[in-house]
Amino acid sequence: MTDLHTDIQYLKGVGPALAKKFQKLGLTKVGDLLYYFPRSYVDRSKIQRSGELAAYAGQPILLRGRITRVNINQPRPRFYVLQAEIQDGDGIFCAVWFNQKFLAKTLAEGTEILVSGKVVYNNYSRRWQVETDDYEIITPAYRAGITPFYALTEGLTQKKLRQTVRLALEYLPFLADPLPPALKTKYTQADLPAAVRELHFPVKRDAWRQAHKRLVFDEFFYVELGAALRYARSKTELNGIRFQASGALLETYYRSLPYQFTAAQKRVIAEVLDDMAAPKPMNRLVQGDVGSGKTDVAIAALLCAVQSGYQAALMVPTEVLAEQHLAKIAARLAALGVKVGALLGKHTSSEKKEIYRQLASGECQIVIGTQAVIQEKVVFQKLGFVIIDEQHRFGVVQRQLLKTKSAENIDLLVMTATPIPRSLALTIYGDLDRSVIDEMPPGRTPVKTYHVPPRDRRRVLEFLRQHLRQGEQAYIIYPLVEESEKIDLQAAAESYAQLVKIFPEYRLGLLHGRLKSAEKEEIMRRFRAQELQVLVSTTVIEVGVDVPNATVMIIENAERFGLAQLHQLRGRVGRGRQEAFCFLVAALKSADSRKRINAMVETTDGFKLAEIDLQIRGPGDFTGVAQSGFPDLLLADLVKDEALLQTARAAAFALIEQDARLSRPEHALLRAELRRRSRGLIDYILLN
Ligand SMILES: Nc1ncnc2c1ncn2[C@@H]1O[C@H](COP(=O)(O)OP(=O)(O)OP(=O)(O)O)[C@@H](O)[C@H]1O
Repeated sequence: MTDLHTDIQYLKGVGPALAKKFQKLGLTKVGDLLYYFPRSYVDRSKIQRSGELAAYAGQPILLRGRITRVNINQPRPRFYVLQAEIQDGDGIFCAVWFNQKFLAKTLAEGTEILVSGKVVYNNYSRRWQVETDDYEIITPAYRAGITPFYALTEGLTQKKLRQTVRLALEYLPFLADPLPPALKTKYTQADLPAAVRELHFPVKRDAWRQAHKRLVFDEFFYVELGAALRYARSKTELNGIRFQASGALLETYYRSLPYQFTAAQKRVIAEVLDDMAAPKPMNRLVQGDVGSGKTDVAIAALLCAVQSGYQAALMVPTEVLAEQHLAKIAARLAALGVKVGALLGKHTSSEKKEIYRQLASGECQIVIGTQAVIQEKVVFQKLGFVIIDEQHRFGVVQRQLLKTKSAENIDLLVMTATPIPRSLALTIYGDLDRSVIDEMPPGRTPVKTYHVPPRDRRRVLEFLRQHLRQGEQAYIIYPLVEESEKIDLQAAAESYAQLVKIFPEYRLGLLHGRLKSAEKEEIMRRFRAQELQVLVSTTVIEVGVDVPNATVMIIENAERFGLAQLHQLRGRVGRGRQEAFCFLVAALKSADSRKRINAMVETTDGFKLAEIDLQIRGPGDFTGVAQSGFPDLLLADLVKDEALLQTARAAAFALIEQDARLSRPEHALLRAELRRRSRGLIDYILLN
């Protein structure tokens, strides 16, 4: 075979042994190599001089010179250091290679060489030296230019990778551009094979920019094409359940509420119920900042399903959340005569069996639980509606699994309190309709947030005392980091003991993940009932706790938390009409932690914080999502490339509007490329 499916091992200089190393990087075919883009570049036309070494301390440097001497040391067993003395215009410097004894043959005296690496100080020789990460012997064929650097695995060098990529590039004529010509002229100026070549071995800055843009467009385009296909299918091809959007149950519920819905709640409930009443399956995402009142939207939708004669499930990612939802929702539904069951890890197998029985018979109308809800054993009598909460931890795969639980095409509502920046939402939830609860219940004043250096902690505790005196309650949070859980737990317990001494006139509770469920529930119950005034806790209360009388939150070691988590935590206060306060006790050692804490002090807007978070951290969690079946985004940057994402999305949706299943012959290549990139996950639509 002489095409892109050619096995890498047949490329010159590779062979089966090296092919295994490539495999470790996920590269088996020539085509894979073409798309294995460099993670950085070095401009080799910019060569430094050895006289500047000290100025580059700790940084990368590129030097060129002639080797004058080579020797090998073995400071400890099985560890070799190869040192080369190299002369350039400024004098002689030393370059070192670790554990590459075999290079001695190549690095002969008199050879002219280019070395790149990091400048470090050698305590023995008391000189600055270069720890090399790459080198190139200057031969007559040598051309200065921009050199790519790839992510490597053990046993593969930059040199070998570059060489092999160069060989793969000879196959570029086989790389047909799947983009239909009309789209190509409309959205990109770069030709695909040329763009791929330019990205590996850039020649001109402008050309590289165009090439990069083209390939980022492609990454987004295929993600959105998959989303558009799923979306189109649910809209046009599937028959859904027609739920009754009004009825006695809903009416009773609305009347029982002690408050009026906000305009946003009204609008979102209407959007959800409209979808449910429509003859197509609902696929909707409801986003709402912490405390915006999502529970009422969930309950209205659940009741709509029940009053239409269907069962419904509420799925959450963790046990703690499941219990909190249960506490929040079960009582309100029970009051309306609806039977709610729970599937939790703490339940005994006989308790679980009983729930299974009630779900199979239809006795139990709503079930709340973790992923256990979609286990094979669970059989529903008539499942019609599912809510997935905090869905970003569920993948497309789980969503598909869910759909096998019913003979009918069930309606799906995804809810999240994690404000997802728009660009990320478009990518992860590209196939969902979107509703946003963009208004808080009335009377809330934004939580006043302060950064507190650890030495000022005492003053905060005095402030807390004043508020406790007024009958208000408080949370004190200690972060628990998994790796050091034991130490953290101890620290929390010790601080708790101290706090008990500081506040002898009040009752405090200590809540942490090691407690049994029943113990946790009891502590939460007492806090809710105001039997406890202060809840000292590790992060288990992160999501969902709702005690409006709690007005003060103190977060210890706040620099350890991510922004999303801090925002979630802060959302536990300021849920009532009283003014609320959040103190972030933190020593700001790194620039990132400073940015995070400043952002928290400056705004309470979850969406703004999410954008900032994305800028600071990059879409870190996104990799988790990628594993659950989305095509990878290797080059694209969700922050910088947002505009391009919008363009790609529009292009993809427009295309699917004309050819709902990519079945036209002129889209055959596109279809094949989409299947390749989504690793079979779209096949259920494309092949049926
Ligand atoms: N329209 C409203 N008017 C007044 N209070 C409301 C309104 N809607 C909800 N609430 C109250 O606001 C608080 C927060 O609501 P809810 O728990 O539904 O928020 P949420 O969006 O689920 O928040 P979280 O994501 O933090 O769990 C609750 O105490 C709830 O009773």
